[in-house]
Amino acid sequence: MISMALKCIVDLGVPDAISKSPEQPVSLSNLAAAIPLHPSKNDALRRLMRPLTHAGFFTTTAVLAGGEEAEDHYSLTTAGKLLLRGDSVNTLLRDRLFLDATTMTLWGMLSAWYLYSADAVPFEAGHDGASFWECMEKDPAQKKAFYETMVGDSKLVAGVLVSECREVFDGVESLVDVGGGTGTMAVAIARAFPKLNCTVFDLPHVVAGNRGELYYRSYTAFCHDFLFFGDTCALLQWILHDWDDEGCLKILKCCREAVAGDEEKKKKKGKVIIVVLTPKINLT
Ligand SMILES: C[S@@+](CC[C@H](N)C(=O)[O-])C[C@H]1O[C@@H](n2cnc3c(N)ncnc32)[C@H](O)[C@@H]1O
Repeated sequence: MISMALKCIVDLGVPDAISKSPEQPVSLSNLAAAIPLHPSKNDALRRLMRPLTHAGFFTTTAVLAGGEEAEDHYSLTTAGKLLLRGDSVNTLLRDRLFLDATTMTLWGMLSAWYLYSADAVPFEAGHDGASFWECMEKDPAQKKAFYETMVGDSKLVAGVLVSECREVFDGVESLVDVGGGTGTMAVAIARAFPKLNCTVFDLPHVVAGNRGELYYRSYTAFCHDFLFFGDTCALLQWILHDWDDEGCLKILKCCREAVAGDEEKKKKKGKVIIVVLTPKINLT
């Protein structure tokens, strides 16, 4: 419900309307007037804002105006600002990508997948056995949406990585961003550390056409010839969650060999940097 409510307020342009309003916090009536809303839906908007306020995207203040009934006034929280259109670190595209009709259909098939399907993931069950990456290649609109979403994510993470975690790159001379998409992260690293040689490694159809500040390389399988790049550091950002344990082991072994495969490289202290979201685990 929260996800669908989020999609709806993003579709309606609510976060942008709050952000642009000269009135802060903005009243429900002014917010309703600032977005394309059917005149009968003001109270429905208030009900839509309630769970999202509870989820931490907005704060609400009830303001009494001239003896009238209190009216809710809204402002954006830090999480809410991530929903702004055009913000370099917005999650807008991702929310739409993961909540579009095609993706939502897959959720309806989840129990059938558990009961009857031999496919590794529900996505493949819903796409005649084709992998997510194969489908991206064949569907230019989805591909554009997905890789633009990755750009938004990467901008957010890259900003933190190069400012808060600079020491991670100590001693690193060359880096390959494994599954680096269209190169946002690698460009940010190359700009922050001009002496560091950066390469992006991704699928041919992703790498094609990207010939900006960096080298781009592609192979259809993760391990092919990857060992011979000669880089001292492999970066894996938002990669491992896409593969099962066996696939992850293959990729990680490949990275380890790539950065420490011969005596010369060992002296240079090869590194594998993994950026991944992990659940907080309380060990007892
Ligand atoms: C979840 S995205 C992460 C992209 C990027 N690291 C980021 O954080 O924005 C996974 C990436 O792996 C790439 N990928 C998938 N299969 C691959 C393969 N066999 N070889 C190289 N890259 C692959 C995809 O094209 C995609 O760019």
